[in-house]
Amino acid sequence: MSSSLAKTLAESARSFDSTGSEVDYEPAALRIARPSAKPASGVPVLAGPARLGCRELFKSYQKGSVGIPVLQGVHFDVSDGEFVAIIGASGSGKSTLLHLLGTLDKPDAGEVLFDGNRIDNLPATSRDLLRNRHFGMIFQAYHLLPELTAFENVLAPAYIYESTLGYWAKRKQYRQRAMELLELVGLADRAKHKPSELSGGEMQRTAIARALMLKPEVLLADEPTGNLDRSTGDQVMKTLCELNEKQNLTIIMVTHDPLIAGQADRTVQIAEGRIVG
Ligand SMILES: Nc1ncnc2c1ncn2[C@@H]1O[C@H](COP(=O)(O)OP(=O)(O)OP(=O)(O)O)[C@@H](O)[C@H]1O
Repeated sequence: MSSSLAKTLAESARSFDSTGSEVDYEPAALRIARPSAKPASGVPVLAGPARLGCRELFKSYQKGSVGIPVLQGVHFDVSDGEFVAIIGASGSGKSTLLHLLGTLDKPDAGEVLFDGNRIDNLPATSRDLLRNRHFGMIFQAYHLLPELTAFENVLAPAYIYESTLGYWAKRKQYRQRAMELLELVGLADRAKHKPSELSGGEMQRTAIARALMLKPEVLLADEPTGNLDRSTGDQVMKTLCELNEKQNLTIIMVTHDPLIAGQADRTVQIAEGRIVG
């Protein structure tokens, strides 16, 4: 078991005291060591140990008494530092697969593995902590909090992650990181804007910055350019490609757009519940 995952799981066991109250622990932002940068050659890392993957994944949804099979034995791996696009027709199960990989939902059968360790069957608290520590997520509809500014939205995972005391103890570092992330996505001058005062591309870039707040190792992106026009979508893709290339961020992105998918290292196509190419 990798040491960082072992640490997360050990902490999930002791992050609640015997009364069930949450106990403060050191923030992920200060603990997760970044993997080394991708080689300058820019050659995609297609081989090497799997970071995130799944084995014979099955998932159906129940509609009344009828089961709708969506995933029917999906099996694939994503390497450290790889940028993979999942493509397929509408309704083929792309988002379902992403949610299972991100432990937002559970498969009916099969396994999801992170650094070789099974994660789909962890208790809910451990899955929450795992996502908080290791995964960042972005969605087509951004899911920003409308009453908060861009800066506060980026900071929000730190509030959620920390106890009040813990947050205040590290407030300065968190605020500095939130500002650095807004600079990274080119939005330093929009820090005080609320989502209603941002364009679609700016909202998505804010959501990317928020997803990076606690230094995830894997970014799961569900149609990140789906609501954007081509040129704004290109800006968002540029940001994702730079994060992948310069910071070795592993990215798994769902898209129905072949042009967007073409910017990833590798494309995985899903049809009729299976990987077909
Ligand atoms: N909660 C649910 N209950 C019942 N059926 C669902 C549920 N979520 C998804 N489905 C069905 O599962 C199938 C796969 O959905 P999913 O969202 O994974 O597809 P997708 O490939 O991401 O589609 P799109 O590209 O249109 O977003 C669809 O037929 C959808 O109607």
